[in-house]
Amino acid sequence: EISLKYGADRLGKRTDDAMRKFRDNRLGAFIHWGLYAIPGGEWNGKVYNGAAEWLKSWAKVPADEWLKLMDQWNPEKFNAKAWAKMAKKMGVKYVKITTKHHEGFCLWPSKYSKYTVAQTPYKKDILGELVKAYNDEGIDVHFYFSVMDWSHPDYRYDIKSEEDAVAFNRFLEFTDNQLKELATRYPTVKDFWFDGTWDASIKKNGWWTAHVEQMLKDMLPGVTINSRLRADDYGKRHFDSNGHLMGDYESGYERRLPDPVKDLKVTRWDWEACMTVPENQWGYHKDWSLSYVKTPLEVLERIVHAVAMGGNMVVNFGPQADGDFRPEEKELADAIGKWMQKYGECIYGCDYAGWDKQSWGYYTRKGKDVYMVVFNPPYSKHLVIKTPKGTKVVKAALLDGKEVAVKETARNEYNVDMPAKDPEGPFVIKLQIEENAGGADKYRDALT
Ligand SMILES: Cc1ccc([C@@H]2N[C@@H](C)[C@@H](O)[C@H]2O)cc1
Repeated sequence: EISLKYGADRLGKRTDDAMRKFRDNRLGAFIHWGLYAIPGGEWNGKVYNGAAEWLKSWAKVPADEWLKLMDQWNPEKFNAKAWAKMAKKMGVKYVKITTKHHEGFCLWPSKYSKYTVAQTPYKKDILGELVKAYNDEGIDVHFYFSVMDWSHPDYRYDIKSEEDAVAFNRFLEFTDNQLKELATRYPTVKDFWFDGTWDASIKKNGWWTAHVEQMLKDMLPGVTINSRLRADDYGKRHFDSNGHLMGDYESGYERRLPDPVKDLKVTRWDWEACMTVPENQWGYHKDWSLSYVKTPLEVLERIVHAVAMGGNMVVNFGPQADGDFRPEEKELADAIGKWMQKYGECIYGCDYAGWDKQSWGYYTRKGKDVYMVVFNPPYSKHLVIKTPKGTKVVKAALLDGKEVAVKETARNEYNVDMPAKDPEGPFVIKLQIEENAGGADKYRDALT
């Protein structure tokens, strides 16, 4: 290992209560809400099919022109309590809110910028209203924060001169001030999820990323920080030059998931994935017909897939400029919520089971309980299980207690019957197991 000043400051998963809560939450929602919701992907009569929150970039809009959108920011349908009720009904345990996206518009009245809600017709502290409303529903709040800030004259993509260095240091101080402001104004925040940290300017300032993590942890004991903030002494991001994860959880799975067979290494650390419902839209886009929109079942499978591999999943919502949600997102929240109501015990507080994945779906595990989450029922009507050496399946039952037959078919192999009544959708079977069950058995291996 090489010595690093700004590498990982801990090996292995955090085991404190705050991290346990982060992990046990498992299911979160993203809120991407900013000026970009006003044009919704269209500029000067042209609709761009790229991500709507990047419209300023696709349409090459100068910052001062883009920020004039602030004059139209007045979400008359915005109701923080209604948003919190929707999240509660969906069964999310936390919500990640874009405090400031790349555009530089702040959802809180920052005194370090003139591009904030305070300078809009709406005037009020949207972030403060949301933090209170979600917390009142028992939902944790996480802050998304983009370091890259297109509104700030001192931002630099790279440091190529002394002038760049002087300007960028001013920018880093501005950013420190905004982060301290957020931590001071909203002390119930549980996590900071940094984005916009890929440029050379930040990779050349790994020291600063380590300083930010420490600064926030000193101000808010227990707060969690994502790996995407961090760059080490050599500009290596997420994992330092010795291969150790920086921050408290890996945050590279954006719109993609680790392979359940080939990528089992991710079960060695905490990680959180985030996903869009269309192929690639985080902010509100007026035309969702431009790409494939995932069905609630496809969203659900990604949630279960993440938990089955020991990760969290954050499902994205892009509220409209008027502060209401589009029908597709309301329907999604409702559908996921209904399933979580019935089967959530296989998600919340659950983790990787350590069993070989089978084609019918995923395993999750909580202590001694192993859950089968079935997405693909087989024509054979039997769900094949292969247990680790020394592990026996004693009993299998639906969550309402109704048993399903389990038949041992070979050493560490079982057939679990599909329930007599078709569950009509993804369902859960809870297994009672016996581990380290020794003793000889009746099976002989073939001689080949
Ligand atoms: C190339 C690229 C840059 C930034 C992003 C941002 N990260 C997501 C979480 C959204 O905020 C998106 O705007 C996505 C892709």
